[in-house]
Amino acid sequence: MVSRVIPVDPFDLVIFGATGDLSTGKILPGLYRRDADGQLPEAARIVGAARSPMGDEDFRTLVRAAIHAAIPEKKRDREAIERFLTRLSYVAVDATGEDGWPELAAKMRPDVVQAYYFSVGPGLFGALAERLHAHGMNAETCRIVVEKPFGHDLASARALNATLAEHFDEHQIYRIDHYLGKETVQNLMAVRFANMLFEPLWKAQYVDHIQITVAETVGVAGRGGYYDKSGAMRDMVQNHMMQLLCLIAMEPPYAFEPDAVRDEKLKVIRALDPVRPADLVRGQYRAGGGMGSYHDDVEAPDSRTESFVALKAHVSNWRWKGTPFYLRTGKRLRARTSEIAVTFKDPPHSIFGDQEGHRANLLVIRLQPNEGIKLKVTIKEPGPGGMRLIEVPLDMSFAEALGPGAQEIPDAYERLIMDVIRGNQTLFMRGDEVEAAWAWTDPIIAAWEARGDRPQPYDPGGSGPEDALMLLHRDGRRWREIRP
Ligand SMILES: NC(=O)C1=CN([C@@H]2O[C@H](COP(=O)(O)OP(=O)(O)OC[C@H]3O[C@@H](n4cnc5c(N)ncnc54)[C@H](OP(=O)(O)O)[C@@H]3O)[C@@H](O)[C@H]2O)C=CC1
Ligand SMILES: O=C1O[C@H](COP(=O)(O)O)[C@@H](O)[C@H](O)[C@H]1O
Repeated sequence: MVSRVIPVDPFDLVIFGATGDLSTGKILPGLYRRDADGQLPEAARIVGAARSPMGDEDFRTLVRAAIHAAIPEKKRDREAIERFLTRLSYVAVDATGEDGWPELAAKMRPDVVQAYYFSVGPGLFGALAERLHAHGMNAETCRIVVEKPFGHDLASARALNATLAEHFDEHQIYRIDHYLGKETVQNLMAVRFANMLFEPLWKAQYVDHIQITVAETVGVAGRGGYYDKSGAMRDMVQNHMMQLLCLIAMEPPYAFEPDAVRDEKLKVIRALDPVRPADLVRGQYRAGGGMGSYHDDVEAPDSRTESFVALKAHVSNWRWKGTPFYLRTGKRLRARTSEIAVTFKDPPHSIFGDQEGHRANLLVIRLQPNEGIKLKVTIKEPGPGGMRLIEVPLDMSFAEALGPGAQEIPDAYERLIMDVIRGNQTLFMRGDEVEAAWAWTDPIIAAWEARGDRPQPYDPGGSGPEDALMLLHRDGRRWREIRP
């Protein structure tokens, strides 16, 4: 099965922070892949912008090297790379000064989509919006793409929303959460709302509990400066994990349209109960396996920032009252794996007696790696041994299901940038959503700060601190194993 690539409209895309890590590691290689796939029209242009002085050719050399670093040789096409590079130019611009702005403004073509990607530190988001406005680059049809973190707490997120709103309308603001661009995350909506099978059972009456796990093997070395001021709660839970929870818990939107989807997500966030201190575990990785500890990585021996969080959340509405949502995320864990597991309740009565092989149905939506969906069902063990029950998986790996002719799953950034050009905000966060997420997160953080809590140390290569296991044990449940 080969899926179609629909070219987007002609565009001018300016990447502020074009020489930085995100731009060279994800954005530009992603745009190259879209181009190589035939999704960029002839008249698509990309302008790199940062303070460092360099000419167009220097920038192309930098981007060629970035594509080589990001994409394995057998997947690179020399001709396609050179064609892609002809789309690029560079302007030296200072977000906080006047240098370069008139030159940049002069480059923008009024008759194509104009998009500005803020791939710079969050302290510059407001300044960029202001400069774009001042130089007439905020026409109705312009779009700005704002990276994370969107604020550090509710107050700063509100202030940033207010600054952006002075210069751009909400329909022009694309707040990125790259988890929403992941193929399987979008599939979550397809599974829920394009099938009749699951939705009738998707409620507290039939669902025992839901686990959302985003486990990473990497530590924070190299990003310690940012991470130590943030921690897992701000870095992962407030955005990616809450977005996953929203997609799992929300009511069916009336259409797959930006405000229809975002209204439903917002309702979920607003229905979240405050988290009790007893329902929250914070951890910090120790040294081990030849690697340094969290303290070594951030070069702050007394840091109390968490590299792991596990918590129990409750969505207080008709659909979910009584069903716990267990969330956990952490660095330096056993494997890089992200999944959502929905455990259904036992049938009300077993006509087969109390058999060992009989387990509750389980739906596992695997976000990465090995994207796919697995449904565990109970059947009769084949053979003459009488009515003995066993649990078997109905397993659908996307790679296998779509077959060898299928396209590779695009990186989240590729999908999201194409949506910006198409003018589709469905997979971007609205300002009120981000604020509601901070409004839920802030008191949790404030409570542990007030208590002066230290995170619990955990060994690298495991599944986090002991208390995270207890969070489920005391409810008579178990986390799923973190497996590659
Ligand atoms: N790296 C990643 O994987 C991820 C990054 N992000 C977010 O993306 C954004 C960028 O991160 P990252 O690429 O890692 O950061 P880097 O520090 O690697 O890059 C910053 C970029 O901004 C430019 N820059 C800095 N100051 C100015 C200025 N005053 N005016 C114009 N350009 C400036 C720099 O170039 P120069 O010095 O030449 O001006 C450079 O191109 C951040 O908000 C980050 O939180 C989000 C998720 C993942
Ligand atoms: O936003 C972030 O996400 C990454 C994890 O993203 P993934 O696509 O690799 O799952 C995380 O490592 C980083 O700390 C965080 O800022």
